[in-house]
Amino acid sequence: MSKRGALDSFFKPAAPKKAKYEASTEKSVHATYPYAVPHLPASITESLQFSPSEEGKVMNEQLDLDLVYYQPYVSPAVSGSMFEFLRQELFFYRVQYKINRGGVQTVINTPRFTTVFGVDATSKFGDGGMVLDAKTGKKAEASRYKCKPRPIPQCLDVLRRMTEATTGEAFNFCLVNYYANGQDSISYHSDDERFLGPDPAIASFSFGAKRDFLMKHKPIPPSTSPAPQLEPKPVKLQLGSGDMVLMRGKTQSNWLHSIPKRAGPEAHKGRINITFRKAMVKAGTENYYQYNVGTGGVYRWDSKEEKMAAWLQDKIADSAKGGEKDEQNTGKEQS
Ligand SMILES: O=C(O)CCC(=O)C(=O)O
Ligand SMILES: [Fe+2]
Repeated sequence: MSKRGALDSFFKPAAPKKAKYEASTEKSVHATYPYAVPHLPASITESLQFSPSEEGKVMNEQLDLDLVYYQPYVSPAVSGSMFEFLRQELFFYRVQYKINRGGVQTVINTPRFTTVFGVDATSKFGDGGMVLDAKTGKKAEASRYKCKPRPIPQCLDVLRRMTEATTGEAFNFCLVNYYANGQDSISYHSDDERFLGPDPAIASFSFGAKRDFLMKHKPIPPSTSPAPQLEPKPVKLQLGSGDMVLMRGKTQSNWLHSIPKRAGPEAHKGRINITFRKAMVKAGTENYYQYNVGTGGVYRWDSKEEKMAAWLQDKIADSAKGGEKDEQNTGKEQS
């Protein structure tokens, strides 16, 4: 190579290193999926068997905090391919909903892409993906849900089963967030909904860009006696690709968590978050589909444009039918 060539290639930004994966020909299909989702590539499934890659570190020193932090759970050898695979193959939504603040209606734009799979403990999926009553095993009555529950596709179910084995917890829901860049976020909230039951365990995975995960104790009323010995201090975890945080015990009822907007070197990169949870009752199913699927269009990763793009198949199908109006979302503000 000439001197010039060497310099050119030195200054030319290197093509982004793409973790490659060998697409599987088998797919998860269901009437509620906009398109079939390939099974997890065999190479990824094999490497995942060595997880957790590090032992979890228990963080329970602070008042009401009970975390297990796996840094990482999925090794760097496979977390990159896992990220590329999930971003490419899953369908996402950009959910809008209305809230009523002091009599004033406001439209909330969820500041990230979301999708969700699963059904609460009162139901289960039969072999053909039909919703069955969990107790009787008979087909659930059509009126049971306003939403249409979606079975967890094989590619996420592999991770769910591993997480159950590691944690000793059971999970029936999988929520996925895609933060396209540092402008996407989730504001301070706790996942303390009644439909999760008391002291829920939630396993939270990160793939892709590193992002700060901030935690702070909920305000402690001044009247609390005796006053806590140690004022709980905010926690900041810099979640990297493959990391997993298990939140359990009194964490959700007493702490808030967030992924704030961020500038900086990783700000142009995407991040996928996957949480596994267990919803006990129907209200959980309705809530999760309302706020993570909603009624808007489907988005899918466009690998040429390197961004999420409206997936048009459904629009074409709709216009063939003469077009359908979107129903408007209503509901409580999601954290
Ligand atoms: O992206 C994350 O790490 C957190 C997501 C989260 O808190 C949630 O979906 O409830
Ligand atoms: Fe959360």
